[in-house]
Amino acid sequence: MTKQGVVVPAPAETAVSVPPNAAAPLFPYPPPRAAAPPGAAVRKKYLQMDAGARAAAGGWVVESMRASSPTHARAAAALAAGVDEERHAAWMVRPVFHFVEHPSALSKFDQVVAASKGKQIVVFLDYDGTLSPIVDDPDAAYMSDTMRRAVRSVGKHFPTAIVSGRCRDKVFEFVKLAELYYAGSHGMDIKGPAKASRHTKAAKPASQFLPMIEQVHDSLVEMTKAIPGAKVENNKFCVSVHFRCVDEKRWSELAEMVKSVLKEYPKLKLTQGRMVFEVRPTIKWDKGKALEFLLESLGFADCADVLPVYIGDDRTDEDAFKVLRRRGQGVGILVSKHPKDTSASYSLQEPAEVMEFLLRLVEWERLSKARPKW
Ligand SMILES: O=P(O)(O)OC[C@H]1O[C@H](O[C@H]2O[C@H](CO)[C@@H](O)[C@H](O)[C@H]2O)[C@H](O)[C@@H](O)[C@@H]1O
Repeated sequence: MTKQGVVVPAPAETAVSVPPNAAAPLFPYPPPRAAAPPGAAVRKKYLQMDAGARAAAGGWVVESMRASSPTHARAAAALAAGVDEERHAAWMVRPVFHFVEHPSALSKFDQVVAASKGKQIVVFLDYDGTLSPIVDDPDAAYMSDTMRRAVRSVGKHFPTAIVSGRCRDKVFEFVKLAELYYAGSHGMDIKGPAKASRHTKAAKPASQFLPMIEQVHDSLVEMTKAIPGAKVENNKFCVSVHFRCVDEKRWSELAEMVKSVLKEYPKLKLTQGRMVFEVRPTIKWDKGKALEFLLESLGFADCADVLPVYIGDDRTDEDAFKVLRRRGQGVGILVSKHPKDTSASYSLQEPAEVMEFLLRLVEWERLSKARPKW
């Protein structure tokens, strides 16, 4: 694909690989200990703790669990208002500042595309909450056919990547567009458009974590059976523990379960998404690194003639927004109906607005190609 003098490698058979010099510092950890503790031992240890100790140890996490849901964040703010009116007042005006500081990418569409003058737009799309609405059942987070058509059109006009916390295969099953780039497991598994399905070198260094991720997954599946509504999802290089459908009274218990398992795995860390804990390798790799890696793979390393447009709704997308800020290049768009601390520059309220934005982008590109160059 050639555009404005920039050559983008032909999409067919483009398996993206971590360059040799990048592999060493990015995945510096030795393989998992052969004698990793079996899940049963971890479970036993946890069950030996009394209920009070479990709850107390998990308590600190509950506040951040609340904050991962706008509805709960509102409730927390209302609670805070009872003891501190100033804080409540500050919270009430926060939306105004938020939407001034992060205006709608639709109402400022002209400003967004003006930034792309003379540059190649590359589109990065998160999946859950961006292309599909948030639903209770993670296995039922389908994207609509109209959204799929919109993303397909975007992919025809611009190099386009889906960047997700889900495993690559699963997100591909939802999106079903072979012509796009996919970065699964928060970017630890990247693959370009390809006919043949094969693992990439990007997945290979991280593959040393697969056995311990499996163990953690199995332990958590077993332990969380005791908590109604909890759901554990295997995302290949990460494990998601969902608490969207768990009674809030049992959140700290769930948090403590996860932490107790992780104590035995120092090479894994815990992060949080929307009503979900994410267990991930402690490697320096995230959606921001995936964005940079893909830009490099597309031939845009240290290139001023590129405008990455990244759209996402989650805390994990902030890593990508930060990279755009640091590079002083690109457009970060947060999908949210509620004010959030973000490094994005613009906002869209929900997937329906994302679709509208994508269709406008395609239409703008179509018209700009048709427009005579004076
Ligand atoms: O990076 P993403 O594509 O946004 O993936 C992040 C997580 O998304 C999914 O969970 C979220 O969406 C679910 C379905 O709407 C929802 O039930 C859950 O509460 C959200 O956190 C996915 O299931 C996770 O594995 C991803 O890590």
